[in-house]
Amino acid sequence: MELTTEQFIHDFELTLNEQQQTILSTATPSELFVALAHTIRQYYTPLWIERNKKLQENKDKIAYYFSVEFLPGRMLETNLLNLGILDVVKEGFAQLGIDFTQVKQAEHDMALGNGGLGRLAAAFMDSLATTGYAGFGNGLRYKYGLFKQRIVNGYQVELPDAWFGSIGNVWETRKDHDIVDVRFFGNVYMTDAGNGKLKPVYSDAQVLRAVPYDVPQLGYGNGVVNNLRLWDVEIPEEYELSYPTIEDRRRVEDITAVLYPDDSSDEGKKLRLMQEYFMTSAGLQTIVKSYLKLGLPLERIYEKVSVHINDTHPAVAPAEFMRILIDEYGLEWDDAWNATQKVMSYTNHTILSEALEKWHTGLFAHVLPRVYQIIVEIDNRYAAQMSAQGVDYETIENTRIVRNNQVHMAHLAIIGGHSVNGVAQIHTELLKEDTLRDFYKVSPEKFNNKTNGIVQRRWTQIAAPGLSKTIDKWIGQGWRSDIHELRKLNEYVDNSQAQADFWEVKQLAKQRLADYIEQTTGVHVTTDAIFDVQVKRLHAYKRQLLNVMHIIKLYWDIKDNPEGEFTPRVFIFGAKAAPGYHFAKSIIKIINELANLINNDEQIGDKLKVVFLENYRVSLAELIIPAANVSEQISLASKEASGTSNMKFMMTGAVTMATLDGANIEIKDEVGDDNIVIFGMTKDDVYNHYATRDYYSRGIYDNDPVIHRVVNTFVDGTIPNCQREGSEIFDALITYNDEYFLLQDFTSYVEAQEHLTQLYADRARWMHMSMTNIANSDKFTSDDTIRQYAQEIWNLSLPSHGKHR
Ligand SMILES: CCc1ccc([C@H](C)CC(=O)N[C@@H]2O[C@H](CO)[C@@H](O)[C@H](O)[C@H]2O)cc1
Repeated sequence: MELTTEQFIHDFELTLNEQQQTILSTATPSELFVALAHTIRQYYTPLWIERNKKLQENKDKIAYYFSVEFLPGRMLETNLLNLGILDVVKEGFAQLGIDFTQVKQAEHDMALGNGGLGRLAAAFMDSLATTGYAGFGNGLRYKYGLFKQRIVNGYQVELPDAWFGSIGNVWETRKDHDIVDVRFFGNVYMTDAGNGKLKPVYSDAQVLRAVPYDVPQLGYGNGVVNNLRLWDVEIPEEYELSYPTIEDRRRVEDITAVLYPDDSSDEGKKLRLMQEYFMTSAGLQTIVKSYLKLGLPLERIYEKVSVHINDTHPAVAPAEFMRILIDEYGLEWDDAWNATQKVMSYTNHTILSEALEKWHTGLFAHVLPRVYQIIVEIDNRYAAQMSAQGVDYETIENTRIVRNNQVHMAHLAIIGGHSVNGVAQIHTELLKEDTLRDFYKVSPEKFNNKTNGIVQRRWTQIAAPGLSKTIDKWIGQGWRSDIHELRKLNEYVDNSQAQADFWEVKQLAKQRLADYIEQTTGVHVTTDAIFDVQVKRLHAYKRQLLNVMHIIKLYWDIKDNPEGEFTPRVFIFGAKAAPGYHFAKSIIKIINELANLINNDEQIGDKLKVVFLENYRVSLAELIIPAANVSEQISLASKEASGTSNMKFMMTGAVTMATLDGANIEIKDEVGDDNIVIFGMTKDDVYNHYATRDYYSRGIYDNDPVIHRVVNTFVDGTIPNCQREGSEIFDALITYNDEYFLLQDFTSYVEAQEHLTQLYADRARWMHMSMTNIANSDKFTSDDTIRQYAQEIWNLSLPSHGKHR
């Protein structure tokens, strides 16, 4: 949008005065933030209204992305950048003597997600608007997002994330006109509906009010505004007699109170099922309502609506959609089922069996009696259809939805939809070969791959403005709107001046991080050191412990030979552990106690530093990632579905230390073997060990003195104040046979790290690698990923109105 600095200053001061009754000289950073947010709301609201009007008029098809998690982090700078006024606002603030950075930091992260899945959903919202597609999000308006992590005496402590705080969500708008009711519990029996049909009658159901709050999703430089709808719960006045006490009311408000902080194991909690059904039912009801305004037959709703199921969490969708079409609108089963399968599609984000939700039939039928009836009907008809097609009994049994008193949500999502995708090539192959092989056998046509992506605008222009200007200097600004122009940088990867520029801008980013580290942890780190970073959720399969074992090896190397040649390294960790994940929390304790040991050891000095940065989140990732030299992507091959931080590190010039897992493989394909450091077992090596059950970690421990010493360091008192955690880790590695093959991959990892140290010592070689990673990272833009979803899964065409990228 066209906006002059003068006009902006006028609008901003007016908003500050009128809406906040505050004047510049006394306003706090958060008052300035709210005023700025309200000022730009005035700029995009007309675009938003225009957008919805046009989509309705032109009957454009809309895709709805259902996710229990959305992790946008801060939205201010993205909204300013996408409106094309970031520089104007920065200039305006400079003229007003306002510190823009202070104001941006007044915004609380919108942390309504755990990790990769939630962040990907937020990225897709940005890319849908930027590519111009009509793609809307549907989720939950949690009062408390992912817990705030504090490290107390080395231990993770979880604190509520009161993100609404004093200013609430400045970006949201309550939409009363789309309120709907959602029913839980009670009993359902079928009665004669008169027209030879049966209809369900509910008795003593609990009826709750679903209230939508819409958050705008602005496209980059195209005036497109899509919608992220977050549902909140209220008690309908007409039912308040059923909730006489505050306790009763609070129990209801619990439904949207807090995000479940687990990112890999299904707790199976009733409230979680209610959360999943609440957002799914409310979303589908309003989708059908707005579709019917188009005056088209419900049987053909799939021509105008796609609903995407983000992992198993909203997988009740196909059954709920059937309930709405049949019970609420009287469609025939077959017409409803035909529409359902054409509307629904599903993405799997993990092969970990404990993460694939399976609800006990008793609990499910208790909470959702009618939906359960429909699931049983879907399941029976599926089994009948499969056996009619001659599918063998065992395959049918393995793919049924209801088995062993459990409702397998992934099975419902696959049977109830037309598409199943993995999030990286190796992951999709594993779904076909192993995790979902019986489904691949009966409906191979449903399976496809959609390799994840990232919003390059956030991780370059916003998180790394210095790097972005350096790229401008060498290849112009075209890459800012067409990321594929980044490839032009390949021409300069051996240009000494270019290398000097990119080295310098990385050093500046490292200094910015070093200042934050000193300020928050008191640890002083030198930017002469290699910044080696591992930031992601704490999980055994991501093998933060392998990183720790390497650090212990380096510790002994220095202690054995304090005068020896050593390239200084700073190991930086950021990771939250699910509160109930005890082993993960023990690893956090070990990392912090190892850090204390090393960081206070005179003899080691600056050679080695270990830092655990608390409360890792999106806004902290924006500070850490551009400052990294090494990106640790060391999961056991086959376990990390894709990873997305790997792509962010690549795009900001880090060199990846990687196993052949997830999207690491596709990063290698883009940069070539010489510009990445690969180690460890392949997926096939891992599966061979599973098949032969021949892995014996104690054997390696007994026969390899280096590994023996490193493993013993966990229990021999070298690392103080963590005896219990140390023996837990020793047991996991030796007694319980090292589930994630750390000892098997250790030597290969150490050799790879030594190789990396040599590469770093050769500045020209290193900068060739660093710049090659930046230049070829365009492959991983989520704009392209979302185009593939739109064209190959949702069959979306670009709306006839509005500009498109
Ligand atoms: C039921 C508890 C629960 C909650 C979240 C999840 C998510 C699927 C976990 C997750 O975030 N998976 C990550 O998804 C990313 C986006 O596709 C991938 O890049 C990561 O590899 C994958 O671990 C599983 C189980």
